Amino acid sequence: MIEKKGILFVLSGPSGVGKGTVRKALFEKSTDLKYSTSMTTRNSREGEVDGVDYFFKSKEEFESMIEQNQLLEYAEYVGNYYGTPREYVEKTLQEGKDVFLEIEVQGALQVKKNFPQGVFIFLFPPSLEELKNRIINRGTETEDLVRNRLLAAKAEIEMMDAYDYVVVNDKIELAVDKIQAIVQSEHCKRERVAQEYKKALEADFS
Ligand SMILES: Nc1ncnc2c1ncn2[C@@H]1O[C@H](COP(=O)(O)OP(=O)(O)OP(=O)(O)O)[C@@H](O)[C@H]1O
Ligand SMILES: Nc1nc2c(ncn2[C@@H]2O[C@H](COP(=O)(O)O)[C@@H](O)[C@H]2O)c(=O)[nH]1
Repeated sequence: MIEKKGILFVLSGPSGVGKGTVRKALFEKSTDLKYSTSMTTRNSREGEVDGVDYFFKSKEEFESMIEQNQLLEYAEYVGNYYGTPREYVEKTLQEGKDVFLEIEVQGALQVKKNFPQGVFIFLFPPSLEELKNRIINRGTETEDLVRNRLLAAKAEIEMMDAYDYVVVNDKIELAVDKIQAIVQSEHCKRERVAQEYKKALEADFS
Protein backbone atom coordinates (compact mmCIF):
# COMPACT_ATOMS: atom_id res chain seq x y z
CA MET A 1 0.00 0.00 0.00
CA ILE A 2 1.22 3.53 -0.81
CA GLU A 3 1.79 5.56 2.35
CA LYS A 4 -0.15 8.86 2.12
CA LYS A 5 1.56 11.80 3.76
CA GLY A 6 -0.02 15.22 4.29
CA ILE A 7 0.92 18.25 2.18
CA LEU A 8 2.88 21.16 3.62
CA PHE A 9 1.42 24.54 2.57
CA VAL A 10 3.49 27.66 3.24
CA LEU A 11 1.85 31.11 3.15
CA SER A 12 4.31 33.95 3.08
CA GLY A 13 4.61 37.58 2.06
CA PRO A 14 5.50 41.00 3.44
CA SER A 15 4.45 42.23 6.86
CA GLY A 16 0.98 43.76 6.81
CA VAL A 17 -0.15 42.15 3.55
CA GLY A 18 -2.80 40.21 5.50
CA LYS A 19 -1.34 36.71 5.99
CA GLY A 20 -2.81 36.32 9.48
CA THR A 21 -6.18 37.73 8.46
CA VAL A 22 -6.45 35.49 5.38
CA ARG A 23 -5.21 32.42 7.29
CA LYS A 24 -7.83 32.92 10.04
CA ALA A 25 -10.60 33.34 7.44
CA LEU A 26 -9.36 30.22 5.62
CA PHE A 27 -9.38 28.17 8.82
CA GLU A 28 -12.97 29.20 9.51
CA LYS A 29 -13.87 27.44 6.23
CA SER A 30 -11.29 24.60 6.02
CA THR A 31 -11.21 22.26 8.96
CA ASP A 32 -8.84 19.81 7.29
CA LEU A 33 -5.70 21.95 7.50
CA LYS A 34 -3.54 21.92 10.65
CA TYR A 35 -1.94 25.21 11.61
CA SER A 36 1.58 25.09 13.00
CA THR A 37 1.89 27.68 15.78
CA SER A 38 5.29 29.39 15.59
CA MET A 39 7.85 30.22 18.26
CA THR A 40 8.97 33.82 18.68
CA THR A 41 11.09 35.97 20.95
CA ARG A 42 9.04 39.11 20.28
CA ASN A 43 6.81 40.52 23.03
CA SER A 44 3.17 39.54 22.85
CA ARG A 45 0.73 42.13 21.52
CA GLU A 46 -2.45 43.02 23.33
CA GLY A 47 -4.90 40.13 23.04
CA GLU A 48 -2.34 37.56 21.86
CA VAL A 49 -2.40 34.25 23.72
CA ASP A 50 0.67 32.11 24.40
CA GLY A 51 0.31 28.75 22.64
CA VAL A 52 -2.41 30.08 20.30
CA ASP A 53 -0.96 33.05 18.43
CA TYR A 54 2.65 32.08 19.16
CA PHE A 55 4.72 30.21 21.71
CA PHE A 56 6.48 33.19 23.29
CA LYS A 57 10.09 32.32 24.23
CA SER A 58 13.13 34.09 25.68
CA LYS A 59 16.17 34.54 23.43
CA GLU A 60 18.00 31.85 25.47
CA GLU A 61 15.15 29.36 25.10
CA PHE A 62 14.97 30.02 21.36
CA GLU A 63 18.74 29.63 20.87
CA SER A 64 18.67 26.37 22.79
CA MET A 65 15.95 25.08 20.40
CA ILE A 66 18.16 26.07 17.46
CA GLU A 67 21.10 24.16 18.97
CA GLN A 68 18.98 21.08 19.55
CA ASN A 69 17.72 21.14 15.94
CA GLN A 70 14.13 21.48 17.13
CA LEU A 71 13.20 24.01 14.45
CA LEU A 72 12.28 23.18 10.87
CA GLU A 73 13.30 26.73 9.94
CA TYR A 74 13.93 29.96 11.76
CA ALA A 75 14.79 33.55 10.91
CA GLU A 76 15.80 36.73 12.61
CA TYR A 77 13.25 39.28 11.43
CA VAL A 78 13.38 42.98 12.42
CA GLY A 79 15.18 42.24 15.71
CA ASN A 80 13.41 39.06 16.85
CA TYR A 81 13.59 35.34 16.22
CA TYR A 82 10.69 33.44 14.63
CA GLY A 83 10.68 29.68 14.00
CA THR A 84 8.62 26.59 13.17
CA PRO A 85 8.64 23.63 15.58
CA ARG A 86 9.97 20.63 13.65
CA GLU A 87 8.32 17.83 15.64
CA TYR A 88 4.72 19.05 15.22
CA VAL A 89 5.11 19.52 11.46
CA GLU A 90 6.84 16.19 10.79
CA LYS A 91 4.47 14.17 13.02
CA THR A 92 1.34 15.76 11.53
CA LEU A 93 2.46 15.22 7.93
CA GLN A 94 3.36 11.62 8.77
CA GLU A 95 -0.19 11.13 10.09
CA GLY A 96 -1.42 12.08 6.60
CA LYS A 97 -2.71 15.53 7.59
CA ASP A 98 -1.93 18.78 5.76
CA VAL A 99 0.09 21.40 7.65
CA PHE A 100 -0.20 25.14 7.07
CA LEU A 101 2.66 27.53 7.91
CA GLU A 102 2.36 31.31 7.92
CA ILE A 103 5.92 32.61 7.91
CA GLU A 104 8.17 35.33 6.49
CA VAL A 105 10.25 34.95 3.34
CA GLN A 106 13.71 33.91 4.67
CA GLY A 107 12.06 31.06 6.57
CA ALA A 108 9.92 30.03 3.60
CA LEU A 109 13.04 29.79 1.42
CA GLN A 110 14.74 27.56 4.01
CA VAL A 111 11.70 25.27 4.02
CA LYS A 112 11.72 25.19 0.22
CA LYS A 113 15.35 24.09 0.21
CA ASN A 114 14.81 21.28 2.71
CA PHE A 115 11.25 20.42 1.75
CA PRO A 116 10.84 21.07 -2.00
CA GLN A 117 7.65 18.99 -2.14
CA GLY A 118 5.89 21.73 -0.11
CA VAL A 119 3.51 24.20 -1.77
CA PHE A 120 4.65 27.82 -1.53
CA ILE A 121 2.13 30.66 -1.77
CA PHE A 122 3.11 34.33 -1.81
CA LEU A 123 0.47 36.80 -0.65
CA PHE A 124 0.85 40.03 -2.58
CA PRO A 125 -0.54 43.48 -1.70
CA PRO A 126 -2.85 45.34 -4.13
CA SER A 127 -0.24 48.17 -4.02
CA LEU A 128 2.72 49.29 -1.89
CA GLU A 129 0.67 52.24 -0.69
CA GLU A 130 -2.04 49.87 0.55
CA LEU A 131 0.60 47.68 2.25
CA LYS A 132 1.92 50.72 4.12
CA ASN A 133 -1.60 51.76 5.13
CA ARG A 134 -2.39 48.27 6.42
CA ILE A 135 0.70 48.10 8.66
CA ILE A 136 0.15 51.65 9.97
CA ASN A 137 -3.59 51.20 10.52
CA ARG A 138 -3.09 47.92 12.37
CA GLY A 139 -1.50 50.11 15.04
CA THR A 140 0.74 47.41 16.54
CA GLU A 141 4.14 48.79 15.51
CA THR A 142 6.08 51.95 16.38
CA GLU A 143 7.01 54.31 13.55
CA ASP A 144 10.55 52.85 13.50
CA LEU A 145 9.30 49.29 13.29
CA VAL A 146 6.86 50.19 10.50
CA ARG A 147 9.80 51.66 8.56
CA ASN A 148 11.94 48.54 9.14
CA ARG A 149 9.11 46.21 8.15
CA LEU A 150 8.52 48.19 4.94
CA LEU A 151 12.24 48.03 4.15
CA ALA A 152 12.14 44.25 4.65
CA ALA A 153 9.01 44.10 2.45
CA LYS A 154 10.88 45.43 -0.59
CA ALA A 155 13.48 42.63 -0.37
CA GLU A 156 10.73 40.08 0.31
CA ILE A 157 8.69 41.06 -2.76
CA GLU A 158 11.81 40.56 -4.91
CA MET A 159 11.78 36.87 -3.90
CA MET A 160 8.24 36.14 -5.03
CA ASP A 161 9.37 34.28 -8.19
CA ALA A 162 10.65 31.50 -5.94
CA TYR A 163 7.04 30.65 -4.99
CA ASP A 164 4.63 28.25 -6.69
CA TYR A 165 1.66 30.65 -6.52
CA VAL A 166 1.10 34.38 -6.09
CA VAL A 167 -2.26 35.47 -4.64
CA VAL A 168 -3.23 39.15 -4.46
CA ASN A 169 -4.94 40.04 -1.18
CA ASP A 170 -7.34 42.64 -2.42
CA LYS A 171 -10.59 41.24 -1.02
CA ILE A 172 -10.10 38.79 1.85
CA GLU A 173 -12.83 36.38 0.65
CA LEU A 174 -11.34 36.22 -2.86
CA ALA A 175 -7.85 35.50 -1.50
CA VAL A 176 -9.31 32.74 0.71
CA ASP A 177 -11.18 31.21 -2.26
CA LYS A 178 -7.97 31.18 -4.30
CA ILE A 179 -5.99 29.49 -1.54
CA GLN A 180 -8.73 26.89 -1.11
CA ALA A 181 -8.59 26.23 -4.86
CA ILE A 182 -4.80 25.77 -4.61
CA VAL A 183 -5.22 23.27 -1.76
CA GLN A 184 -7.78 21.26 -3.75
CA SER A 185 -5.71 21.36 -6.92
CA GLU A 186 -2.57 20.12 -5.11
CA HIS A 187 -4.58 17.18 -3.74
CA CYS A 188 -5.81 16.33 -7.24
CA LYS A 189 -2.23 16.48 -8.59
CA ARG A 190 -0.93 14.13 -5.90
CA GLU A 191 -3.86 11.78 -6.35
CA ARG A 192 -3.01 11.53 -10.06
CA VAL A 193 0.69 10.90 -9.32
CA ALA A 194 -0.30 8.17 -6.83
CA GLN A 195 -2.58 6.52 -9.43
CA GLU A 196 0.18 6.59 -12.06
CA TYR A 197 2.62 5.11 -9.56
CA LYS A 198 0.13 2.36 -8.67
CA LYS A 199 -0.43 1.54 -12.36
CA ALA A 200 3.34 1.35 -12.95
CA LEU A 201 3.73 -0.98 -9.96
CA GLU A 202 0.92 -3.22 -11.16
CA ALA A 203 2.50 -3.36 -14.64
CA ASP A 204 5.87 -4.30 -13.09
CA PHE A 205 4.35 -7.19 -11.16
CA SER A 206 2.04 -8.53 -13.86
N1 LIG B 1 -7.89 42.26 2.10
C1 LIG B 1 -7.76 43.19 3.05
N2 LIG B 1 -8.32 44.39 2.89
C2 LIG B 1 -8.18 45.36 3.83
N3 LIG B 1 -7.49 45.21 4.99
C3 LIG B 1 -6.90 44.03 5.20
C4 LIG B 1 -6.99 42.96 4.25
N4 LIG B 1 -6.29 41.90 4.73
C5 LIG B 1 -5.78 42.29 5.92
N5 LIG B 1 -6.14 43.56 6.21
C6 LIG B 1 -5.76 44.35 7.39
O1 LIG B 1 -4.38 44.64 7.26
C7 LIG B 1 -3.72 44.61 8.53
C8 LIG B 1 -2.56 43.62 8.47
O2 LIG B 1 -3.10 42.31 8.37
P1 LIG B 1 -2.37 41.07 9.06
O3 LIG B 1 -2.03 41.39 10.48
O4 LIG B 1 -3.23 39.89 8.80
O5 LIG B 1 -1.04 41.01 8.18
P2 LIG B 1 0.20 40.02 8.24
O6 LIG B 1 0.67 39.83 6.85
O7 LIG B 1 -0.17 38.80 9.02
O8 LIG B 1 1.23 40.88 9.05
P3 LIG B 1 2.55 40.43 9.85
O9 LIG B 1 3.41 39.72 8.87
O10 LIG B 1 3.12 41.73 10.30
O11 LIG B 1 2.13 39.56 10.99
C9 LIG B 1 -4.79 44.23 9.55
O12 LIG B 1 -5.22 45.41 10.21
C10 LIG B 1 -5.89 43.60 8.71
O13 LIG B 1 -7.16 43.80 9.29
N1 LIG C 1 10.49 32.47 9.50
C1 LIG C 1 9.39 32.55 10.25
N2 LIG C 1 8.59 33.63 10.21
C2 LIG C 1 7.50 33.65 10.96
C3 LIG C 1 7.14 32.58 11.78
N3 LIG C 1 6.00 32.90 12.44
C4 LIG C 1 5.64 34.12 12.00
N4 LIG C 1 6.54 34.58 11.12
C5 LIG C 1 6.55 35.84 10.37
O1 LIG C 1 7.24 36.86 11.06
C6 LIG C 1 6.80 38.12 10.60
C7 LIG C 1 6.49 39.02 11.76
O2 LIG C 1 5.40 38.52 12.50
P1 LIG C 1 4.62 39.42 13.59
O3 LIG C 1 3.65 38.48 14.24
O4 LIG C 1 5.65 39.97 14.51
O5 LIG C 1 3.93 40.52 12.80
C8 LIG C 1 5.55 37.84 9.76
O6 LIG C 1 5.92 37.91 8.39
C9 LIG C 1 5.18 36.44 10.15
O7 LIG C 1 4.47 35.75 9.12
C10 LIG C 1 7.99 31.43 11.79
O8 LIG C 1 7.76 30.42 12.48
N5 LIG C 1 9.08 31.46 11.02
